[in-house]
Amino acid sequence: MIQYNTLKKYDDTSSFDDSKQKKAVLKRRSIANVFDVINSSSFKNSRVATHHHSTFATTKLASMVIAKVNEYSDDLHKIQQVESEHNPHVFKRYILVNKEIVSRSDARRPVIKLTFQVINYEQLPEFLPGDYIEILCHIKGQVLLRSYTPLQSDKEKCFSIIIRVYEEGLMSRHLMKQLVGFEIKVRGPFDISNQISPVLSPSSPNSSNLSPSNLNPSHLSRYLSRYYEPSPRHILLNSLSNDKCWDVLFMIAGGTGITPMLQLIKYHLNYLNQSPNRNFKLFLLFANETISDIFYFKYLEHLVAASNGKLKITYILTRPPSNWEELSGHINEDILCKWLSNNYIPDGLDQVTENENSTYYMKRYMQALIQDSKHTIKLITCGPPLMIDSIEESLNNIGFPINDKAIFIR
Ligand SMILES: Cc1cc2nc3c(=O)[nH]c(=O)nc-3n(C[C@H](O)[C@H](O)[C@H](O)COP(=O)(O)OP(=O)(O)OC[C@H]3O[C@@H](n4cnc5c(N)ncnc54)[C@H](O)[C@@H]3O)c2cc1C
Repeated sequence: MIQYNTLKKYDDTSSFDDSKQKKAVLKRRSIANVFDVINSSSFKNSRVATHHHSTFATTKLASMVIAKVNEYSDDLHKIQQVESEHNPHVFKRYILVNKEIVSRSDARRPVIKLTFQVINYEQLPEFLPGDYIEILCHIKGQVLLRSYTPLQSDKEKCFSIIIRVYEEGLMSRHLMKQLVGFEIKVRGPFDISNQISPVLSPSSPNSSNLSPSNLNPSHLSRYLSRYYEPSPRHILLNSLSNDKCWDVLFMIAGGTGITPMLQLIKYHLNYLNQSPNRNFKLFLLFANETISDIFYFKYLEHLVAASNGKLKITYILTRPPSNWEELSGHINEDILCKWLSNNYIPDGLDQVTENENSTYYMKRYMQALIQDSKHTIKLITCGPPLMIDSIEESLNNIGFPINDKAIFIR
């Protein structure tokens, strides 16, 4: 623009009344033109156009500089880039770098693990337990958005998700079909606390009707908090401890409800690498229908082996094979009592006395659990809404302090 105006002024020979001056100007202009012709022909195949000015034009342009805009725009660009890098509502581009089937070959619904690498952005957000992301894809002419639980990968700038593929599932089937190199758009991380109300769970059957217009005021504020919450609250972590680890963590997962538990297990075990003397106990009750539905078994066993006795996994199947030796049936009060009391004895509780009625013992157990001030204790459940409803009811019936010590993710 500046160049154009300068040349226009330079062209305006009518303002020169002295013909000598006019001739000199015209001569300089023709020299500049010759340079332009040489440049444009010499650099016509160059990717970046290169343009030299005559000495006159260079001097003239230099005298017209009133400010340096380059540095300012660079800074502004950097600020905008940093802002959008840290803004969870901005979609970022990721590329699929690995795809693995983590379910058994006879599973009714395959489970895949997809690993994505950040494309444009220098920094991968730090994913903590309780974080979820939203993936956007264009499928059959529709824009689809689905939530997934990111797991920090050991590979640099990568994260993984574990997805169960449903026969009718739009997003899960779409992602299953993709090959390495496929690009997705992701936003987040968001905090799971926004998903904890049953009414707002997108995975519940009525979730498609969710919009600000059909929510009552308390639900509306929760819906909006997702977009205006200043920072994630990370309710799955222990805010009372500096390292955010729980002393005793009970986890109950159904199917892919295991993904937040994997986040929690990895978080605690990573901490153990830094502080080997940190004492905690993690108990996972992993519920599935059949043995072929248990996925990621090898990895889970690897975590148990690496935990140095700090992680214990119990499997429960609703339709077990005949030689099954672990728990069977639906998770009920009896199963919960045994699982809790076999794994952890609260501080100050004596062992069960001879002839003691099990209901009475569980009363004493729950009282001791509530009064156990030496340890921070939490029970976190995640899975299909009906399973979680039933677990909540059972825990309530056996006197488990659900308000203080339990979180239900449906
Ligand atoms: C916070 C959050 C985190 C999540 N994290 C994960 C995760 O890490 N991994 C994961 O696999 N999913 C996760 N989900 C669920 C995920 O968002 C999708 O709902 C799921 O992948 C199905 O999407 P879809 O488009 O394939 O199926 P849709 O097209 O939405 O559903 C089509 C059909 O698929 C079947 N279907 C869908 N969901 C279920 C279900 N839950 N149980 C039984 N049948 C079903 C039904 O037949 C349904 O009619 C998470 C959900 C939330 C809210």
